[in-house]
Amino acid sequence: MSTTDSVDQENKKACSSSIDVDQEFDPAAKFGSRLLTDQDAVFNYNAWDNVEWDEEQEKHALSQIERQSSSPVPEELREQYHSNAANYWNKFYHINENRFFKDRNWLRLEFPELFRTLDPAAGSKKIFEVGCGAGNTMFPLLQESKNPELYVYGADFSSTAVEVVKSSPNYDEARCKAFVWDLTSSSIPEDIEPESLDFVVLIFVLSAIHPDTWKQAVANAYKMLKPGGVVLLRDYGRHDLAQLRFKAGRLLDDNFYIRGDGTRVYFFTSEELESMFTAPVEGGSNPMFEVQQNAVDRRLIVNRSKKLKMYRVWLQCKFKKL
Ligand SMILES: C[S@@+](CC[C@H](N)C(=O)[O-])C[C@H]1O[C@@H](n2cnc3c(N)ncnc32)[C@H](O)[C@@H]1O
Repeated sequence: MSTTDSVDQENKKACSSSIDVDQEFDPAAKFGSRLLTDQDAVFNYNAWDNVEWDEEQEKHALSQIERQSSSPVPEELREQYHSNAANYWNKFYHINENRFFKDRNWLRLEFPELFRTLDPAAGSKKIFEVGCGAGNTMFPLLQESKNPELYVYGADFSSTAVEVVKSSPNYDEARCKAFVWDLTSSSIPEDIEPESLDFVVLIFVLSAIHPDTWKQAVANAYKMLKPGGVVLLRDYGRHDLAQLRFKAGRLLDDNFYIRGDGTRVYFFTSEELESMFTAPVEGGSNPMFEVQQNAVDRRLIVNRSKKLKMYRVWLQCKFKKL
């Protein structure tokens, strides 16, 4: 299948299901490689990088947000989405099993530091994929690793997701371990020593937790990483297509929504992420992390046959523990 065909297929999915658009789009090209300079050429390719939003798109975004805020999730229904969050994800994985496991080309392009740990000469490296779902980061790393001293942990608060990971033919406890753990809990997992990890990977995970628990999640990552260890994060950006197309009765709180399947999703700004990770160490005044990268990936995905334009906004950050 050519790249063009595969992107067209992604576009079709993007139009038909919110889960697909959220989790399946896997751009083949590295961000920043194709810039739209001639508006008349917009339908000549399937995807454009670093797209400036025009006034019309800005207005559209604001009007969608206003529309959503006039019909939020009724107050009395909100709490059960929070208290049953893991169950909704369990249902998601029951229905989808490992259908969402995909080779993610962008992982290698955007996070080359992860792939450098696979070198046989890299020495002892420990990576923890939190909110690992079907193991979309764990397995590509394990499959390619030539490093006998690489160990990959994966955790998810959905026990079904963990079962999906453990039932993979590529799951081997000599090289990896998956377990149930809630990123927002008050203690780090018993399998992980404090200050033992080289990388914590958070891909579309922070967006799934309640904003009240962000602080605890970051503190947990901080506690588990070695000094110099890095959080690698990719997540939804403010006013992404997936946010703007939420219908009435989906808004839980500002920029925080409930999908049709009961799973929650927040849409961040770069500033929010940066202030979470550069907050002071508990009881001290030094920041927990330094920013290595804090990028906005704005892409225009085009459905050429339907002449549809889809504005995606993802954030990508690398925070290094000081
Ligand atoms: C959008 S999915 C992303 C899955 C995976 N990281 C990927 O990129 O395919 C969000 C994942 O986070 C998990 N999750 C949500 N809240 C969590 C929490 N508090 N602790 C651990 N995992 C959580 C969900 O069960 C789900 O697997």
